[in-house]
Order: sequence, then C-alpha cells, then structure tokens
Amino acid sequence: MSVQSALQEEQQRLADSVREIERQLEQIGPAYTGDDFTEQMLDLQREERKRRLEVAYKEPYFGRIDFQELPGDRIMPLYIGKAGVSKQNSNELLVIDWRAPVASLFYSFTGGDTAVSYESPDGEVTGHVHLKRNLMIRQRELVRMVDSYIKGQEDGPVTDEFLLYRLGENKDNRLRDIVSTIQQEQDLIIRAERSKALFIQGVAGSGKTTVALHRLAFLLYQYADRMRAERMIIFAPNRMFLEYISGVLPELGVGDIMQTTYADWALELLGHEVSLRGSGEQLAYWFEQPHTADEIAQAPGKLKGGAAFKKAVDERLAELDKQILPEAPFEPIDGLVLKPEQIAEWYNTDYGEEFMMRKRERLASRIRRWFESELKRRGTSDKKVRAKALSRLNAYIKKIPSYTAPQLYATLFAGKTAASCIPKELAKATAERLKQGEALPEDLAPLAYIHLRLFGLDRPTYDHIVIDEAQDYSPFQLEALRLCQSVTSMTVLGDLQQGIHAYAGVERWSELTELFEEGKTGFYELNRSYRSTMEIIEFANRILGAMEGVKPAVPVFRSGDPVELVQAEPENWLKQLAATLSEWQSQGGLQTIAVIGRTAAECEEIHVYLQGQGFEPSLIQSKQPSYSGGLSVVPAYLSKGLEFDAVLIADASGEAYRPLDAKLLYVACTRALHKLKLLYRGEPSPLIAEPSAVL
Ligand SMILES: Nc1ncnc2c1ncn2[C@@H]1O[C@H](COP(=O)(O)OP(=O)(O)OP(=O)(O)O)[C@@H](O)[C@H]1O
Repeated sequence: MSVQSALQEEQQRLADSVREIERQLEQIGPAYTGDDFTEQMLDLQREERKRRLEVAYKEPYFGRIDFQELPGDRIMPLYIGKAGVSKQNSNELLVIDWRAPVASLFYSFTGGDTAVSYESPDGEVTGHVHLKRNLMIRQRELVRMVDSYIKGQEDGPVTDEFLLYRLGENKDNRLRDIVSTIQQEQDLIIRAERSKALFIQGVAGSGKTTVALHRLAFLLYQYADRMRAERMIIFAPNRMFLEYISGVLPELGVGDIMQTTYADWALELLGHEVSLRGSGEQLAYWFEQPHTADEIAQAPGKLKGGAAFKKAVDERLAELDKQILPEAPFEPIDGLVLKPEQIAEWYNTDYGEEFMMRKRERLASRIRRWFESELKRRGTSDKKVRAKALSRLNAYIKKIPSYTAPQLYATLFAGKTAASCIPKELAKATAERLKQGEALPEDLAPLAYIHLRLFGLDRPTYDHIVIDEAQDYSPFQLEALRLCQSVTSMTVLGDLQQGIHAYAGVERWSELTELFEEGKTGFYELNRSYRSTMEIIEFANRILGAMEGVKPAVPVFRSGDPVELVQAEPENWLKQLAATLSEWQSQGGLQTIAVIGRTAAECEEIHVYLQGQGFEPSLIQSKQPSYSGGLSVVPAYLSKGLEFDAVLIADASGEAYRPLDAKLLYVACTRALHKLKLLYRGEPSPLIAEPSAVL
C-alpha cells in the first residue's frame, strides 16, 4: 500500500472512531443526584466511562500494531490509546488501553520476522507482527504518521524516527507522559511484578521518574481489584519537583495518589510533635563549602541513617517492650490482687499483635475495667476505700511507661540508654534540640520509625510506594517506609552517579536492597538516556569518566549543537553570561533556559545582574514550591530532577568544581536537552577536558 493510501485509510479510520466516540458520549445521560445506592454506583461507572471517552475524544490513539496469531488467521489491526474504548453494544475494541496485555506488543516489539508473544489472562499468546505504526493525533486531526516496521519491507530493528521526533521537541515547565514512545526496557519495568521492591538504577535522563509514574497507572489498571490510588504514595525530593511532575498522572487519567516529600510525610506522621529545622542550612553547609571524604563519612546523616544506629533504636524498643510491665502485682485494696502473670498474658497474648503503645492503652483500659468490676462485685461503697483504691490504680497505670516518639528518641542521646555509636557532641546537640521540640532532617527517619513501632500507621497501609531520587535515602528512611506496608510493593529509583547528597544517602544499592527478604527485590538498569543530545551525553560521561564503577549513559542517536566551553574574562563574566542568554532568546524556540550556578550566593548575584539587564529570570531557592519555566537561575544542587531546553553553566572553573564535585557537575550538565554551554573563570575544572573553545 502506498504511503498516500495508507494515510487516507488512517484518516478515514480516525474520522469513524471520532464519530463513534461522539455518539457514545452523547448517549451518556446527566449525572444521577438521588439517594439510591445502586443508582449511585452505576453513576460512578458511567462517570468513569465518560472520563475515558473524553480522553479518547481528544486523541483517540497514538499507535497501531497489526498482529496475526496463526498463519492464515486474519491480521488484526490493534489501535493503542490512553484509554480503552469498546464499540457500542459489542465487545469489539475500538481502542485498546495502553496498559492492556496485548498493548505490550506495541512496546516490546523490536522488529524482525520472529514470533512475538504477550501474557494474556488466559496464558501466553504468540504470533507475528505485520506493521508497527505511530500516529500523532492532535484535536482529532492526524498530523503525523510514521511506520517504524512493515513486514517484508524491512528486516532490521524498528526505526526510532518517531521517538527522535518527540525527543527533539522543546519542553515547558512540566514533565509529560510518554505513552506513545515507551521503550522496551522501560515497558518491562512499568509492567513488572507487583509484590516486590523494584530497584531501578538509571542514568540521567533515562526516564526513571516518568517510568515510575507510568508504572503506577499500570498497577492501578492491572490490579484494579487490589490496589487503590488513595493507598499509593510518591516520595520526591522537594515540593518544586512534586509540582514539576504533577501533570503526568492526570494525563494518564490517574488521580488521588498522595505525593509528598519524606520530611512532610514524617512530620505529619508525628502529628507535628517536632518542628523541622535546618534543611536550608544543611544544603548550604554541604554545598557552599569544600568538605573532605572523611567529613562526609562521619556526617550526622550517615551516622543517624545507618545500620548501627538502627540497631541501637531496635534494642531500645525491645528493652522497653520487655520492661514495660511492672513487676509488682496490682493491689487496689488490701487482699484484692491482680497478678503480674495475668497482666502479662493480656499484654503479650491478647494484645500481642498490636503496636506497643496501643497495647499499653488497651492494657490500661483492661486494668480499669477489672478494677471497676471487682469493686462492684465486692460491693465496695465506702468513699474513702474507693478513693484510696483509685489513687492506687492511677499510680499503677503510671508505672507502665508511655512514650511519644520524640520522648523515646531523646533517651538515645542521654544517660544509660544513650547509643554508643553516636559521638558525644552530636548526642548532646541532638538532645538539646529535642528539648526545644526541634529535629534536623536526619532525625526524621528514626523518629518516624519509632512512631510506627510504637503506634503503627494511623491509616490503611500503602498498596504501593514510589521513592524517587532514592540514592539520597538512608537505609533508616527506607526501614521506616517498610513498616507502612503489609505486602512489599515499591518502586525505588535513582542514580548513584547523581548521588550528590553523599552526606546522607547510599553509595551502593545493596545498602538498601539488603533490607528486604531474599526474593523480595528486583533490580533493573536503564542505561539509555533520552533527555539530551549525543553531544551533551558524551560530554557529561567524560566528567564522571575516571570514577569507580561508572556506567556511561548511552545516547539515543540524536545529534545537536556541540557543547561549548568558553573562558570568561573575570571582569566581563556576567556580561558574557547575559550575552549568551540574549543570543539564545533571540533564536526563539527555546522554552526553558537555565543558568546553573555553583552556590546559592552565586545564583543571587547572577539573578540581580540579569534583572538589571532587562531579563525576567526566576531564582530557584530551596523550599520553593514551584518552578515556572522560562528563564531560571538555579544552584546545581537544586537542579536535580529538572530539565531545560538549554543550560548555561555559569562558572565551571577549577575553583567551583573540584574532583570531589564530579557528580554535581554531572547533574548540572545532564539537565540540558538541546544546548549546553559552560563558562569558566580562570582555569577550567579538571573534571572537564582541555579548554578548547568548542568541544
Ligand atoms: N520513552 C521515552 N519517550 C519519550 N521521551 C522520553 C522517554 N523516556 C524518557 N523520556 C524523556 O526524557 C526526559 C527525562 O525523563 P525523566 O526525567 O523521567 O528521567 P530521569 O531518569 O528521572 O532523569 P534524571 O535522573 O536525570 O532526573 C523527559 O523529558 C522524558 O519525557
């Protein structure tokens, strides 16, 4: 079939599909407003169907795959879209949901004449692909059609033309869905088994965040009977990042998933019994001045986030549980005795399944009930005797220790129960702070953990947990989250090569994977990078070049401008910086541009200068709730996770980026999609190759 007639066929198919969807939409009546429960349930289903039809109405599908199960069978054209739609009054599918088992063919097929298969609910289905076609539809119009595979016409792998086209687009201030171009290695993760902790090590720009969000949409579709959006939670590094990714799930038709930072989550869990101090100062301390490897290894975050401290916390909790019951019997009235054995049986057996402080509460109520009924049985009415008995009751219950998480945590920093793995100075400072009701970021995981061990989670456990930028997590942080699930189901993603918070995070994934039982983890690697051009990726790979265990990112074959490395005259540095921005802005097309500075102070200086020159930059600072796109000035350590059409590294001098800062410079450079330029004052950083003007 010629391209022209194929195009006409698709246009006709599209027009028919749109009409069918329109018809179905028109037939959905108004929402039900009455009290009848059955009608209300039916209405919910109607609303859901309406929502799917509305999604499909805008852009019914994005791909087609022609599949033939057995030789001689009809070749079935399957149209894949964001929302599945059946033909009216029939089981025939007009559009197949991208998450349906058969749709996996569209993503897993990599070309060739060999048989392919997918896992259907009735078992494995095998067959042959005859056509793989990408269709770009905007407002019900077919605007682009690319055949990446036609059986008989091409023996090699499917072409990446459509992917390259999508990657070449400029980006605004929001991450987008990638349903039309999910790659095979990403699809495997999205559809991976539910009941495991899935670890994903992915190079910068490999789509980790995007894939994790698509995985949530998949899980909700595949396990609709077992998983609920309101019992899923995403942890991201900061509020700005949350805002940046907030568009993807709604685009995928998923709402209600909790999205938070670890700090916000922990503080809420603790009922705001402590207030958080020092997160901004901590960033400034670690990023605004040089530190040695030893200082990093001894950082409070490492000590309080590691296994030795966790062991101390566990021992403290075990000790409390063992010693919580008074040894003496309870004797409210002389001769009326409640034996310690009976109390122990209630605590350990009757309430044995519950959390420590809940057990304590229930035990206290039980003792009170026993007391009332015994007094009633004895007919004790003498006021004096009753008052004495009551005061003995209260005194006895007081002897059963009751702790909040901060109170118990404080016992680890002073007196007999102090943890020996915490240096004296640090213990003293922590104890002082806790007295004021304050905690530092590294205190939150042990506090949350203790709270969960004492009280449990005050809501249903999480069906699925996503942790982004997990290389910055301490084992203790993950331990606390593990307590929030009855069945392990997590997606934990990150990049050790971007582990710039070495003072708190992990160096190896095994530090986190070993927290789970054997067989309960999965490990995937994503080495292809989709964000940046080949030139940018190759340049960034060189920054990490000599580092131990580094896996270079593999670029998609998308070529762009060369990376520029330019020496700036110290006195003209800001002028040169502004000149580059003027040039980029005058070229048009670049929607997001970032000037990435080394420190917050440097960024402030640049920001003020640019404002004076008539630019309208926004300055990104820690604790910022949102990122607005356009021209931004951002310190390297806050740029993580974000991306920009063009990036200008303000000063890549040797003074700014020393060998220990390789990961930071790598993060900064890999934020760029299409253009990357580095200015440097004085000598260039030894991390970047020789200072030729253009690389
Ligand atoms: N299969 C794909 N098709 C189209 N675009 C993709 C694909 N995979 C990733 N991308 C794009 O690549 C960019 C990087 O994705 P994302 O931010 O999810 O990667 P990441 O691995 O989390 O990056 P980093 O660790 O550097 O922050 C995004 O613009 C995303 O849309």
